Amino acid sequence: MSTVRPDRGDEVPAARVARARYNRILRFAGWNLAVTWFFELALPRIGLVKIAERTRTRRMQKFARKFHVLAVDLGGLMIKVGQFMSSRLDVLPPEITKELEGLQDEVPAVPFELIRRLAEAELGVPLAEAFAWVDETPVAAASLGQAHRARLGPLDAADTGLDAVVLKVQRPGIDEIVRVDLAALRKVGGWLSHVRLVYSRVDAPALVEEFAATSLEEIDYLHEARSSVQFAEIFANDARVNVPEIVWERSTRRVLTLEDVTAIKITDHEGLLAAGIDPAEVAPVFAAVMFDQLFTTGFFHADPHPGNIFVTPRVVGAALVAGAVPVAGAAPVAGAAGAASGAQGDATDAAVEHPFTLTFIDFGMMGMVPPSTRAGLRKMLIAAASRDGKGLVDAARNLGVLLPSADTSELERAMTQLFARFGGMGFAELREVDPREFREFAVQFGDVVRALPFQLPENFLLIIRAMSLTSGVASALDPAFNLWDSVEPYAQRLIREERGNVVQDVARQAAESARVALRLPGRLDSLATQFEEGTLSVQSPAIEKRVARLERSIGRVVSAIVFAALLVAGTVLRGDDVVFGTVVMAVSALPLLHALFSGRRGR
Ligand SMILES: Nc1ncnc2c1ncn2[C@@H]1O[C@H](COP(=O)(O)OP(=O)(O)OP(=O)(O)O)[C@@H](O)[C@H]1O
Repeated sequence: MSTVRPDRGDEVPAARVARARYNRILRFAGWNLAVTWFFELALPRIGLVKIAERTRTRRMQKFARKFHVLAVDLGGLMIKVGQFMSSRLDVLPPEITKELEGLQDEVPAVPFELIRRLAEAELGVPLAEAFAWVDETPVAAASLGQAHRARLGPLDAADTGLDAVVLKVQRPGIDEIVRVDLAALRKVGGWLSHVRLVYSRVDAPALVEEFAATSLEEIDYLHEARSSVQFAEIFANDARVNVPEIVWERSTRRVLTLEDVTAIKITDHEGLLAAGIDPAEVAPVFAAVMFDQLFTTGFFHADPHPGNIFVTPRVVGAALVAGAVPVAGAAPVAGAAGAASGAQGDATDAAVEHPFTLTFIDFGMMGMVPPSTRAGLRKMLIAAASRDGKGLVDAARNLGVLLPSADTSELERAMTQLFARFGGMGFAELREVDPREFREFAVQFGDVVRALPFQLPENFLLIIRAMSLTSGVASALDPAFNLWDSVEPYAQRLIREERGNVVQDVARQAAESARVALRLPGRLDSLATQFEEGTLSVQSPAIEKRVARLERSIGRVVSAIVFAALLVAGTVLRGDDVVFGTVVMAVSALPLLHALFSGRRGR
C-alpha cells in the first residue's frame, strides 16, 4: 500500500493502513474525474470535441484496467463496486464490463487459521466441537467472506435433520474495511454532486447511501439468514424454487452455517445436459421466477449471478426425474403437483412439474420494490397501453425518473411520433422493421431524452442490477432467449392477478380530469365518463367487459416496466455516448412498442 503521510506518525498501524486505503481510493477517483472533465468538458468547450470522441474507448479501457488493479489490490467494497459496473452489461460499454467480469474470482483466500480464530470467537466453542468436520480449503473466497464445506456434529445433525453444511465466515477486519471504503465513496459521491453532468441525472450521494445500506446488510449474516427465511416463505409452495435451511445454533453476525445445496451451476451446460436438463428450458423458468420477485412480491434477490443459482434435478422417491446423474442436494418433488402458489399468484405456473428446481443461495443483497414504485410503474403501463404520450411522460415524472422541472414537450412529441409510426404493428411485424429505421428513430429519440433531466430514482440501483443479471444468465443458458418473449406469458398472468387494481387505476386516472379523458382512446373515454357520472361501479359487468378488452391492450405489463428500467439505465448512466445510447434506446423501444400495440390487433 502506498504513501503514508509522515505527520501521522502518532497513528496506530491499523489507522495508518485505513488512512492509506482511504487516500488511495480518493486519489484514483479524483484523477479519473479530472481526466474525464478535461476530455469531456474542457476540450469540447474550445471546439475540440473530436479528440474527446476519438479517445473515449481507449480512455474507458484504461480506466477499467486501472480500476481492476485497484480493486484486486484493495478488495473489500471496491470488488463490489466493480461487480456493479460489470453487471451493467446493457448500459456500460464492453470495454469496462469485460475487464471487470472475473473480479470476484481473483480475491485471495484468508488463511484458515485466521478463519478458525474468528469463527471460534463468534461461536464461543472450538470448531472441532461445533462441527464433525470442516474442510480447511475454502469452496470460495469472496470479497467480504469465505465459504467452507463442513459436517454438523451428531447433536446438531439430529436437531436439524441436516448433515452436509456450508460454513460462511467473514474476512477478519471486514467491518473496518467497509467503514473506510464507505467513507471514501461518500466523499466521491459528494464531489460528483457538484458535477453538472452527474447531478442533473443522478443523486450521487443518495446512490452511495443506497450502496452503503446494502453493503452494511451484507456484512450482517443474521440479516442474510432472515432474508433467506423470508424468501423461502414467499416461495414455500412454489415447486420451482428451493432455498437452503439455516442452522441458527451455529450462526452469528459474522458466521453463517447453512444447508449444503450444491448442485449444477446454472451456467454449466455440460452438467445440465448430462442430467437430462435442457438449458433452454431453464432460461424462461429462471426469468419468470425473477419477474415474480421484482414485480409481484417486491422482495427480490439482487445478486442472481451464476454462482448464486444452482439447478437441482428433481427426484421422485429415489429416482431422478431428469437424467441419471445424482447430484448432492437434489430436491425432492414438492408434495402434490397442484400445490397452491404463494405470492406468485398463478398456481399452475408455480407448481409446474419442471424436471428441476432452481436453488438460490446468498441472500446478502436483497432489494425491495416499494409499493409506490410499483404503483408508479403501473401508471406508466396504463399510459403506455392507452397510447398516451403525455401520460407516459407524466408517469415518468411521478416515478421520479424525470425531474419535476423538466420541459417535456419535445419528449411528448417524440412519443407521439413513435406511436404514429409504429402504432399499427404487432411484435412480429416490428421484428421485420428495418433495423436502420429503428436506429434512426432511436437517435432522434435518444437526443430528446438525453437533453432532459432524467435521473436514477431511489431503489432503482438494485432493480437494474437484478434485471441485468437476469438477462445475462438467461442469455447464457440460451443464446436465442429473448427476455421480452418470456415477459409475455408472465405479463398476461400478472394482468389477470392485478385485474382489480388495473380497473381501479384506469378508472381513477381517467376520472382525474377531462384533459386526461380526452387523450384516452374511445373505449376508455366513455368508460371514464360513466365513471365520473357515477353510472358505473367498479364491480359492474359493463366495466368488467370493457376491462377485459383493455386487458388485451395492456397485455405487456412487464415489457413496459423493463422498458422503463432500460430507459432510465440508458439515459442516466450513458451520458453523452450517442452510439451506445442509441443501442439502448433501440432496445428499450422494442418492448415498449410491443407493450403498446399488441392490443390493437385484438390479441
Ligand atoms: N448453501 C450452500 N450450498 C452450497 N454451496 C454454497 C452454499 N452457500 C455458499 N456456497 C458456495 O460458496 C460460494 C460463496 O457463497 P456466497 O455467494 O453465499 O458468499 P458471498 O460472500 O456472499 O459471495 P458473493 O458475494 O461472491 O456471491 C458460493 O458461490 C457457493 O459456491
